[in-house]
Amino acid sequence: MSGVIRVAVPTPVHGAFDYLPPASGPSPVIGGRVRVSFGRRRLIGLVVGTAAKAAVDTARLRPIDEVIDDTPLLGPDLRDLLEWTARYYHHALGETVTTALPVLLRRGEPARRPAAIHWRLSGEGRRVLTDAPPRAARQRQLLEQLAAAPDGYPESALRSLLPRATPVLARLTEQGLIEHCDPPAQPPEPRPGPPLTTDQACALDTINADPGGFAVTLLQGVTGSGKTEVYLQLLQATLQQGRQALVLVPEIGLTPQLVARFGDRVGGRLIVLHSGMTAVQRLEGWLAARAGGPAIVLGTRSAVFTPLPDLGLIVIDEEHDASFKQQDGLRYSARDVAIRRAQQLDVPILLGSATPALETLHNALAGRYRHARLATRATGASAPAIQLLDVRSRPLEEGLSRPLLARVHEHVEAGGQALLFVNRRGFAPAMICHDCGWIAPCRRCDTGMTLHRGGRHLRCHHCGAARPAPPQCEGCGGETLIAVGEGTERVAAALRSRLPAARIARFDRDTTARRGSLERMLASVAAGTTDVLVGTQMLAKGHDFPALTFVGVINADHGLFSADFRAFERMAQLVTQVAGRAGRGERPGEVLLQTRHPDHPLLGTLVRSGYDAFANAALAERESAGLPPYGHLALVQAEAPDADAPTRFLAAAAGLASSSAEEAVAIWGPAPAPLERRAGRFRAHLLIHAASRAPLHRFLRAWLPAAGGLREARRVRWSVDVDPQELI
Ligand SMILES: Nc1ncnc2c1ncn2[C@@H]1O[C@H](COP(=O)(O)OP(=O)(O)OP(=O)(O)O)[C@@H](O)[C@H]1O
Ligand SMILES: [Zn+2]
Repeated sequence: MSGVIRVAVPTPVHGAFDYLPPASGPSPVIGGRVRVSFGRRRLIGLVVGTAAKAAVDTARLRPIDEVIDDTPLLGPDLRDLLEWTARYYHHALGETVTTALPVLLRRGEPARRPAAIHWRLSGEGRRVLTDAPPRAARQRQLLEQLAAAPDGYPESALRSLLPRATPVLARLTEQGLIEHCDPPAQPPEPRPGPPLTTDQACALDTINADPGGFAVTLLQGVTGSGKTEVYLQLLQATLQQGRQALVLVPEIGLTPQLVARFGDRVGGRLIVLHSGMTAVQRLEGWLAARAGGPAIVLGTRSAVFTPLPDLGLIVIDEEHDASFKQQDGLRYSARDVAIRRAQQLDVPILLGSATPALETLHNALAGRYRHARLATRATGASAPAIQLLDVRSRPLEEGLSRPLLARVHEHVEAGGQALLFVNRRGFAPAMICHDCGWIAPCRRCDTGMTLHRGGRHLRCHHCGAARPAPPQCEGCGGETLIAVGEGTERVAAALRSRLPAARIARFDRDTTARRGSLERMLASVAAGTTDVLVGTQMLAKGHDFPALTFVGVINADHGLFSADFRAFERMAQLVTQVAGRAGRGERPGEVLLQTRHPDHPLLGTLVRSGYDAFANAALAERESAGLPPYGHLALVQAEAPDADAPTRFLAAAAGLASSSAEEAVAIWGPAPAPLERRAGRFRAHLLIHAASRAPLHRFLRAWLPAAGGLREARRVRWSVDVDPQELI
């Protein structure tokens, strides 16, 4: 390679940088990593191209220090995608590339795949499994998995199915029950699924209409309608064609149950990628995907950037989920990047949800996406209706009304399970002085602190600050401090004292922080040894518990009056999803939603007429306000320890904009962020609005560099968020 080499270097500065070929050693390849000097630092960058001539004087260029990859790490399609992503989100290319790479590759580790190891049962293993299977559940599970694949099973797939498999493999090897073997000529046969329902078969036809090329299909199916089954059939077909599929699911949705369900149906072809895996496992999965051949990659947000040379299908499950949007650094939407990727490669993409995002629904209604529907539950169970329970005039005990408590009791007595959804973890959202109204504040944020540990401890959910709850009011010295509102901890405690015989489990970030604890708790629900589940939104997604017959929503009113125009949409999705956990088995479900605003019109529409009717009404509101999907936004945020610096910067930036030629673009703000001070830094923002995307992007391209060059920019940390999902 001669001439000038263009390298994407991980720095906030946009564009690629010019280097000379290395003085000695192998030549760099496009798409491979190199080590370069950048200012005084040495960084790892990716070669993105060559040029005959440098943008600056060649005498000032430095040579590449070292070539890391002698073959391209990223192919042209992925490089294109990353360049598109950097352009669309107005983010530096080098940082975009870094976001897309597994952490070990970012650090310069070699991109070599360890030799693929395969396992099978030994003769002794087969005997033990029939005669005296081990009592340890994980050992037995592993043996059974191998029994189903007599020709051998790849270790990588075993690890996907069984997190932390190392000690189990070691133990079984020690006992002589399993052994290494050569890779099988054919990977294990996928297991067939149940025959599809008419609705499912119909949806499959819609998706498969002129198969092969790019098309976006929205699969809108009520909760429990069997969307996953439709994905599985498509995935099996993709494997049969010898191709790869990418399946993205929400962070919290990638449960062991889901992995097992997929693993069971796609044989040894499953590659799982999520943030809970070790860096080594992630790299192995990434490299296995890059090697091509039939495979299913099941992952969370960042898996959208996995190299997939034989990609034939993309599936986004729960496409409305907020976790697909990254909220810091490269603020990308994995769903939107996936759609772009499908278009670029001319392959179909399926977006599944019971509660599609308004943007997605709008595209489907406008005919830009195909629209397949599953109107009924696959098992024939009926979807439960949501009943509103007006709690304005009712006494509440720790947030629970008597009728709600009574229903929980009756359902559990009848052998069912109950789920109570609480939107806040901890004991209570606030500690307030009865005498003067003082609210225990976070000292670093403009917000109150949440009570934890039965009310003895305060924690800030925005910055993580913690301290013991004070014995007296810090305002007036009063001694009557009360816990206001309810969190998961308080509701669980109240239930324990009211229903002492019931087995109650609390699901929130605090109780599931330890590795494997969520797994264990979900397994206990599946086994029927938990009667009542109390938890946050982590309970709303994907779980399929046939014995669960009652869902109670303790309080969803916070979504009705938020400063964020998406708050109601999110609340509607959450309520519909959590309600959808009820009555999935033989017995019908019941859902009660406590509210102080039973007359709220959109809430009424949601509850009486369902998500579609709600979405239509909400879309009409968005249209009249020119908000997404009828308008497009970019959010510029600035923050600094100095209270005035963010607003000063944004005002100066807005000043630059007013002289811009782009008339289709409006600037809203600057305004202090709704939570102005967070972790000791003051925050302000500016919204850029345009009726269509093209002028918005044209404007940003010209304006952002100018804003970055302002003197005021040096005093703040600032960022841009294209298609922002959160305005708080
Ligand atoms: N064709 C079918 N025949 C029989 N049972 C089915 C069929 N399809 C799905 N099921 C069962 O129906 C239940 C719900 O299916 P699945 O989990 O695929 O629904 P879903 O639409 O993905 O649900 P949700 O969006 O609520 O998470 C599961 O127990 C599944 O095994
Ligand atoms: Zn704080």
